[in-house]
Order: sequence, then C-alpha cells, then structure tokens
Amino acid sequence: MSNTPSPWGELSGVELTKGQGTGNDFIFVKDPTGTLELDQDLVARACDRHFGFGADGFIRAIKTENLIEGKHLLEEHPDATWFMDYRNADGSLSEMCGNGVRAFIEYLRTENLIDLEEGGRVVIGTRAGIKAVAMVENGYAVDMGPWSFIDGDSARDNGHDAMVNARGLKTTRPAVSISMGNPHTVVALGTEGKLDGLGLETAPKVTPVPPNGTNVEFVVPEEIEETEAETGEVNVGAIRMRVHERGVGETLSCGTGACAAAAATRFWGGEEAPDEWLVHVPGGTLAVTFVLGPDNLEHVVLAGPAVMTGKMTLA
Ligand SMILES: N[C@@H](CCC[C@H](N)C(=O)O)C(=O)O
Repeated sequence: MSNTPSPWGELSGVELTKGQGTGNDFIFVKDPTGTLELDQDLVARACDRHFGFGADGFIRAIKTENLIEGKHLLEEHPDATWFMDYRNADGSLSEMCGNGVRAFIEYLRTENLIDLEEGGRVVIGTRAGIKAVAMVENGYAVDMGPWSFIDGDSARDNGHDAMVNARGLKTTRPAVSISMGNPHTVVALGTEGKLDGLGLETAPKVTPVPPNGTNVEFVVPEEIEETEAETGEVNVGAIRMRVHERGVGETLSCGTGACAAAAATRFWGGEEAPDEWLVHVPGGTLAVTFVLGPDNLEHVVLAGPAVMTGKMTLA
C-alpha cells in the first residue's frame, strides 16, 4: 500500500454523482452534516475536464440547518430541509443556479433523500433564498422568485447600451443588467449570424459591468409563435441565446441566464410582449414564464429537464 496522500484530500473515496440540465453539467456530493471542507482549489480541480471529474458547477447537498447561510431560512420555511450549496467550476461561490436547482432535485430524488412524484412540490434553500420546485412532465418547474434590474431606475427608464468586446464583435449594443439572485448582463444582437460567429473562449468584456462581475448572455429573437391554449390564443416569445458564465466560461446552457434573457427581451418588447418564452440554448430549450407570485410581485418560473448521468469515486 502506498503512503502517498491522495491529491483529492477531503473528496478522496467520496462518491460523486454527475448530472445535467440542458447540457449544463454538475458534480453532486452528499454531505448532510457539512463535514466536508470544500476549498476553492479542490472544487476547481474536481471540475477540471482533463485532470478531474469535469463539470460546469459543483453542488453539495447539505441539510439547511448545518450551513450558516441556511439557518435563518428555516425560521419561515421549516420544510426547506435541504440546501443547494453551489460553486462554479473555478471554485467560486455563486448565489444561484437555475439548471442546478432542477438537477439538484433530481439528485435528491434519485438518491432517495426526498420523496417526490409528478405533480408534487418541494422547497429547498439556496443563497438566493427559498426556491419552490414542482415535478412536471419531462422535468421540473422552479419558481425562481422576482427578477430585478441591477441598476434600477436607470435601466427601467432608459435601458442602456453596453460596450461589448468579444472575439468577432466589438461594438455598442442594447444591454441590460438583471439580477436573478446572481448577476447577468443581457446583450441584444442583431442577427443569428452574429450569434453563431461569436468567440466566447474568453470572457466578453461588457461596460458597464455590475459590481460583483456578471454572467453575459447574447440573444437574438425568433419569430413569435401563436399557440392554442384552453383559454384561447397565447403568444409565446422565442429567443436564441449563448452565454459566458462568470466563474465557468461558455456553457451549453444557463437557467438563470435564460430567465434574465427572457426578462430583458420582454422589457425591450414593451407592453405587448408575451409572458411565456422559449429560450433555445446550445444544449436544448428552456421554458420561462412570468407569473404573479404569492407576494404580489412578478415571479419567473423556469422549466426544463434534469438527468443524472453517472457516478465516480476519486482515488
Ligand atoms: N449555470 C447556472 C448559473 C451558475 C452561476 C453563475 N456562473 C454565476 O456565477 O452566477 C444557471 O443555470 O443558472
């Protein structure tokens, strides 16, 4: 037997699970009592696609009562027993991850940590507060809570332009920065060709940039689809999006990014713009709906698939 210590430290011998939502992939680890010490370097190495297991994000399933950020949530929501402790691929913390929430619920369900069937509902804790999740046909629908402009009144009144510098694009375009718990800057592009031609290997520079950095979404509109609903005709907006995530790089999808992109496009569309949106990303399609929440604020509901793909134990 070798006495060489494992390079995986705290994660050595611990079962890790991989899962994804529209191609945004995550490593999951079960740590109900919060005994694992997850430092930034260890998480970044586990998420490395060549030297580790590989993922866009790392999610620890921890009991809400065992995380300082979680404890206060239990006062109002004692049923939020599990907390999604999310980190980006570079090991940095983020407040929220939309695809991550759906994949997290699928992880908890397949590990028999929660009891949930189609039509059922569960609440979890996150750094951006409580999220209620319904199990629906083909996946999960998450009440992501209210969205807001990061620069408040100025964006609401004027929108704003941003200087954008990415490979293949150096220009000023309409852009708004939106919080979904985490920060996003949505940039409107003129044509599909521009979207496909963007080089997102390095982080695009947008100016102004929100105080804590930003995820950057590039969007182009698609034809509005007229669909029949039981109550009559419903307009469904559609956009195509590519994203460069803070702390990760270009990903195949970003759930909070899809919500922000739909909110921005709907804002640009004015009063007639629809409440239902399809957001096409390289990894699939997400549905985003704007509804009146129980607190009388406008909430964003994000729906899409989530799948577990495999397990690994690091040596
Ligand atoms: N992929 C996520 C967002 C993950 C966090 C983001 N990179 C950040 O730093 O805010 C999603 O699906 O929302």
